This record gives sequence, structure tokens and C-alpha cells, in this order.
Amino acid sequence: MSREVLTVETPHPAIRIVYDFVTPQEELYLVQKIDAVGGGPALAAADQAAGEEGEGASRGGDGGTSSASGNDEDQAVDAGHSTVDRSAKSWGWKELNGRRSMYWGGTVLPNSHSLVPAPFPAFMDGQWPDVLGRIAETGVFDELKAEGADLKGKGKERGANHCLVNEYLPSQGILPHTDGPAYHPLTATLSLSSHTILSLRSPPSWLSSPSPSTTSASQKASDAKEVEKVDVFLPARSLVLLSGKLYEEWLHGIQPLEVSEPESLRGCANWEQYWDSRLAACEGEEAKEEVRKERGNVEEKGWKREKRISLTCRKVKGKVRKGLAVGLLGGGKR
Ligand SMILES: O=C(O)CCC(=O)C(=O)O
Ligand SMILES: [Fe+2]
Repeated sequence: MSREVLTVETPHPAIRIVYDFVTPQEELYLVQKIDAVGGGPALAAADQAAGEEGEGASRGGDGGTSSASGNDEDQAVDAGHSTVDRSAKSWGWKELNGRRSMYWGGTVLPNSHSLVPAPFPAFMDGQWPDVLGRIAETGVFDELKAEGADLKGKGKERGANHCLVNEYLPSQGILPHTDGPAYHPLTATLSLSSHTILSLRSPPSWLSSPSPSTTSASQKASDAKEVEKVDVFLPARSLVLLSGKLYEEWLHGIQPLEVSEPESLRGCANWEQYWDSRLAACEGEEAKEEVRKERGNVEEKGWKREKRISLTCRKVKGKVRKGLAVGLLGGGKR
């Protein structure tokens, strides 16, 4: 598997994608493990499997990690007086706006944007399929060298050191937003189990105006015309990379749809590129014909969305407060 970082051709810089960042087998394994870490129905089976693998304290159960609650600012205060909520379940799913999500890697303090680290599940950090190590290997996070990235490091030292896990049931999405200043302007998002369409929009000027309520309706209407749009097709198992202005200024979101409509699919900036990559991976004409048929089908009928899990891996901007590792403070057990 080449895991080549491809650029999505748009009038804008900085959208890149790796198709087949993980194999279908790795995808299945990850989804099962993620459910276990989150305390989902696969917990018992996965715990048993973990015991058999001898992963021990580094994965969830008794590792004593905190609520790795990331942006959840009321659970952490700055200046080292951490009031991290230790009663929360280790790495467990939390429901927010009807969707489940969780954080790995630790708690981001809201003022200094520093990270009180907590361990990652083993499959992210060091053990197969070592998602963070694999992301570091692409070299994309080396672009942050000027901002202090450690090129000699491995895995989370060299690449992303924080991960936000989101689960979307069919018909769930996420409102347009930016990811805020706590992270370096580079995200690597792995999509598991389902495709989706990520919609990127340039910010209308009234969004950044000091008092949006005073902005006139006509101003808003004329701004709306200027908004630039780029949709990106995110197939299952792909890793999409957003950086620079696109990360810092543009809004990104996912429409809450059960089916990706033909027109929306065809409108994605990387639609051709995606199918080219599928064809390039085929061995023999028969396999290619199957892929062409699949394309014809979804272009006619649309593509049903399944439950999707995304892992958004980022690098926290502030210091990593090594002495304050939450895991060592004694976290709550699940
Ligand atoms: O699920 C995704 O692909 C995007 C998630 C996201 O943008 C976020 O949680 O900030
Ligand atoms: Fe986001």
C-alpha cells in the first residue's frame, strides 16, 4: 500500500488526502477497539482480547487515565491548578449535541493551550496499526518544524499528539466551525466505516465583524454570494489533511444527511481523483469493471452513509506538561 499523500486540486491550497490510509482489516480492528475504549457494547470482548494480547495498563481499563476531555474547558483550569474531572470514565464516550465523542492524548488547558498528557490507546501509539506513528511517517507534520515540531522524534513526538474521536450515525453531521487556536494549523482526520462529504466554506465577513447583530441583512446577502465553497469526498479509510488558511479561517462541517446525493458526490473536488485511485488499485480488467459499475450506481442513486467514526489528530500548540501527566495523578476507573 503506497499511502501516497495526494493534493486535491482546488483553487485553494492545502487540501491533501491519503486514500487507503488503513486497510479494511485495520479499519475493522480499529472500530472494534475504539468502541471498547469508549465503553461501547464491544467492551467485554475487546477487554478479553486485550488481556490476551497483554496490552496491560496502557490501554484503558486500569490505566488510570483522566477524562481526556480536550476542549472541555470547564473541566480544566490553567496555571497548573488542574481540576481535571477524575470521575469521568477513562477515554469514555461523551454525548454532545446528540453525538458521541471522546478525546485521547490528554487535556488541553484553555489559556496556555498546553497539554496535560494522558496515554493514547495502544493501537494509536506504538502498537499495530500505530495510527499516530503512521501519520508521523507521512512527514506532513514536519511542516511545523519552524513551530517546534521534533523531526527526530517518532509517533506523537513527531506528529499529532491529540486525537478527537467523533461518531456520526447516518443523518448526523457537524455544524460549520473552525477548530480554534489551541492546535497547530494542520489536522489529519481518518474516516472509518463510512464515507462522508466535508464541506469547506470561506468565512463570510460578518462572521468576523465585531458586532454581527448590527450587520445589515443586505450586507449578509452580498457576503453570502462571495462565500467560496469546496466539498471534499472522504471515503472510508482515507486520511484528509487540512492546513494553513483553510484550517485557520475557513469553516468546515458535515451536512446531516442519510444519503450523499449524486449531485453532491459529483461536485466534490476530488471525485475523479478518488475513482482514479480506486481504479489504480485494481488488479485486472474485471476488477476495474466492478469499480466502474459501482461508480455508475452511486452517481445515479446516491451513496448511503453508514455509521462513521472519525479520528481527528492534531498537534497542541502549547507545551506538553510532562510533570503533570494526568495518568499519574490517578484517574477514575471505568
Ligand atoms: O468528523 C470529521 O471529519 C470532522 C470533525 C471535526 O471537524 C471536529 O470535530 O472538529
Ligand atoms: Fe473541526
